[in-house]
Amino acid sequence: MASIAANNPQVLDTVQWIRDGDVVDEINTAHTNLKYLPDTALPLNLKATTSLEEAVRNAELVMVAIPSEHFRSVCEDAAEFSHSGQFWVSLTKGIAQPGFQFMSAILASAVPGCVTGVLSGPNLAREVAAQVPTATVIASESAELRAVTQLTLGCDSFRVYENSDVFGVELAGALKNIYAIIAGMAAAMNLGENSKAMLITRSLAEMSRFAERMGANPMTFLGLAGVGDLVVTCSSPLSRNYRVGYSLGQHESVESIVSSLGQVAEGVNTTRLVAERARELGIDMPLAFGLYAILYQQVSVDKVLRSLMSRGQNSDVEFILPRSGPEAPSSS
Ligand SMILES: NC(=O)C1=CN([C@@H]2O[C@H](COP(=O)(O)OP(=O)(O)OC[C@H]3O[C@@H](n4cnc5c(N)ncnc54)[C@H](O)[C@@H]3O)[C@@H](O)[C@H]2O)C=CC1
Ligand SMILES: O=C(CO)COP(=O)(O)O
Repeated sequence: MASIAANNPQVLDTVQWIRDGDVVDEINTAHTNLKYLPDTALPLNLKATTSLEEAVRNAELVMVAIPSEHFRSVCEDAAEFSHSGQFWVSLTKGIAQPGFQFMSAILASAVPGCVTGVLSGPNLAREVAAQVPTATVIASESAELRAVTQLTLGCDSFRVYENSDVFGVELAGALKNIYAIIAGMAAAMNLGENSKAMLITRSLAEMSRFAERMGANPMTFLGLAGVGDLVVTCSSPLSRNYRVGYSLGQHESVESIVSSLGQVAEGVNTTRLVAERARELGIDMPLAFGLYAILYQQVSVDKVLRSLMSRGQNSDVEFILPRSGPEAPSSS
């Protein structure tokens, strides 16, 4: 996203904060970030810094892409350099603990006086930086924040659509990681094209069911942040969550997969938080419960698949034909 903004002649300065001084030097001198974007030359005017003050103090728009686990602490450190009315947008697709915290809520409490938004959509970082034609969604209650984000990022290779359902957009970005892991697993098991289509579509049904019960607008899930991001992360090995699923499908342990990935796959933690919350609220989420059993209860992938396929059959689109009660297994 920083490279997209830096390429925009209407943006005065783009400053990217990074903890690691070596990466900062690499971006400022060689104009590359070989670990993350090995195939991309970064814009010459993209400036990196280890100083939060330099990145935040004079910014009109601050975009935060920190893994959910560390999101609050970085925002709290940065808050002393913010000013009232400054636009802060989360790019993070996860849920933080303790409790069940969303990034927009963390921004609002960690950075007092800021105006918040969420950017989410089918945006694999390598393709965004390579300027592959891409679209995203900016969600905010502030029309001004939405317009500033569209002006900052909109260009020949990148389109920014808007939505006012902040909660729906950020929930979609977090939830799809669960289903990307499942899709990766299905790919490793060579389940076939029909299974892929069933999986993606039933994932969407499950995500929207959860979202509606949590107070988001299920129609948001028909847009880029919902269907769009679900399709891309359920189909591409460029997604870390998909790769985690693929390795699980090859019977690797979660611990070794996560340690060898070297990057964040938010879906592992999100599965636990969402499955626990869904059970508390009595929301039926068979796919998420199945993945939870594989990740956290040592249940085999084959057993979960058998139980999913033997459940009672129910409504296709539950917003048209209401579901007929709980989907109990039709056979043991
Ligand atoms: N990579 C992608 O294609 C996309 C990622 N996202 C989201 O962006 C968020 C971040 O993901 P990535 O950057 O891809 O993850 P990553 O795992 O590739 O990188 C995270 C970066 O954050 C840094 N970091 C970790 N803890 C930190 C801390 N306490 N303080 C400062 N920096 C810290 C790491 O050093 C690393 O550079 C995730 O929530 C992800 O879902 C969203 C869309 C696309
Ligand atoms: O969210 C993403 C693309 O939209 C990136 O997904 P991963 O975090 O699984 O790599």
